[in-house]
Amino acid sequence: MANLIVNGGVPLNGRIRPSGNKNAVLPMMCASLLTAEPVTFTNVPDITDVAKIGAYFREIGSEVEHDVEAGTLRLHHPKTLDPAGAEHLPLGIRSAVLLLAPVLHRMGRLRFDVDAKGCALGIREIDPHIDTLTTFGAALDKSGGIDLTLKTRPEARSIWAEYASVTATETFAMIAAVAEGTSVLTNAASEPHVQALCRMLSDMGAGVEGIGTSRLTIKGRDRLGGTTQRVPDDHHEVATFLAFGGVTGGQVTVETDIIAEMPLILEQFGKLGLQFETREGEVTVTGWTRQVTQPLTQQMTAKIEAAPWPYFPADLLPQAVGVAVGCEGDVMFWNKVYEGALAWSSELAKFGVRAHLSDPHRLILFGGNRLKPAEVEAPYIIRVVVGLAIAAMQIEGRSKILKADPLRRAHPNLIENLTRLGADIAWEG
Ligand SMILES: CC(=O)N[C@H]1[C@@H](OP(=O)(O)OP(=O)(O)OC[C@H]2O[C@@H](n3ccc(=O)[nH]c3=O)[C@H](O)[C@@H]2O)O[C@H](CO)[C@@H](O)[C@@H]1O
Ligand SMILES: C=C(OP(=O)(O)O)C(=O)O
Repeated sequence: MANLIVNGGVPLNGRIRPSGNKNAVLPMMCASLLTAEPVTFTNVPDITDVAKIGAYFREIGSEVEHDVEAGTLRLHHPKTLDPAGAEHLPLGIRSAVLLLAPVLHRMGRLRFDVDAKGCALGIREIDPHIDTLTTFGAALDKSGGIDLTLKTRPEARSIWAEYASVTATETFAMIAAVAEGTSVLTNAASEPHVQALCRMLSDMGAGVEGIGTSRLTIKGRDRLGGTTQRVPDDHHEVATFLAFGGVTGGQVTVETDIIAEMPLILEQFGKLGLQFETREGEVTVTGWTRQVTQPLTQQMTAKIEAAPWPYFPADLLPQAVGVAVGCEGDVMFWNKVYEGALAWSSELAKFGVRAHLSDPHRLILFGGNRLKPAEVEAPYIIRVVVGLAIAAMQIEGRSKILKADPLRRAHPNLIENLTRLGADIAWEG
């Protein structure tokens, strides 16, 4: 495992472009399996999750041409694929679960024994995925691992999901796109990455309505065609660069075409005293007051709550915590999604941060801390590595973040990019 060394207290300044969104490129790669025609992606981030799905595709006999420099990826899954490799779903990435629908569609059978774990945020359910596939007609044998069979073309179905799950919505969208008839998902997730997958399926020939809403209607097509898609910029990374810039007292401008997705995200970081200027195609962090906006409502604590889109994203809560450690006021972080995403907060005490984990979902950070550099250990959670780095970057002196590798799952060249902006940060080991 590699560590990160951060010499904090140095202002970051300059302009930067974010990478493509990991949680968009991965389902889009998986959806490419739904066609035997070539599919090309641009703005592809050079991250380990992409490499793992690419290696899986090679193992089942697909052509994978990844030009890392250009950020392009061409995938071609020929008519006949090798089922022997199919069972070896990639390990350590949640997106393994997104292979279930397309592999089943292409091969008619899939046996596997991993439970598609990604970041250690608590239980990562596979039930909604299996339920979706069996609802569409897959037969399930669970006597030895999970054994799914789907021998005929699936028929359209209507599902009202228990909760708005990102990947389960993506599984629904993929299987509905090749089903006979029109399927409906109520309580669909609507994150920007879910929308990107839906647009891709539409461009491949499926009839998709309700993109970006909680009800998706999908008219399936017997045969989907090839397509060329640009992976959308990563809204997590946009906010990440702004947070790094702001807490170091610098001015960082992020150039992106996804400004329309940013208002609530910027407003919540604004509650922590970060100041922004938004123009067409770019957003700049211009200052940091360190003051937490306190509610007018008496007896209420300032809070940032994360929930399925269009709420503030759960994958941005650690970065907001990383900012808040240097604030003057108290603030509560409320992760409504995961029951295991905040246990790492005990590490913050090493930086001199006073925090109280009220329950598995709610963390109160107290303001006015006397911060000091520290050696902290990151859990296997990508965005917590980022959050700890944001905390370390605002503290003068040398901090070390142990086990920082998960960063490579989502943020390509983050260390190089931060260095270009003036940061003193480097890998060790
Ligand atoms: C590859 C990928 O795209 N991963 C993302 C995806 O994971 P993933 O699709 O696994 O996350 P889900 O949306 O399914 O939510 C994760 C878990 O939260 C719980 N839950 C969620 C919503 C809800 O209203 N009620 C509820 O109980 C469930 O236990 C669920 O298993 O979405 C998560 C939530 O945005 C992100 O953190 C992950 O980065
Ligand atoms: C939690 C994340 O990823 P995964 O679901 O792939 O573990 C993430 O992208 O922050």
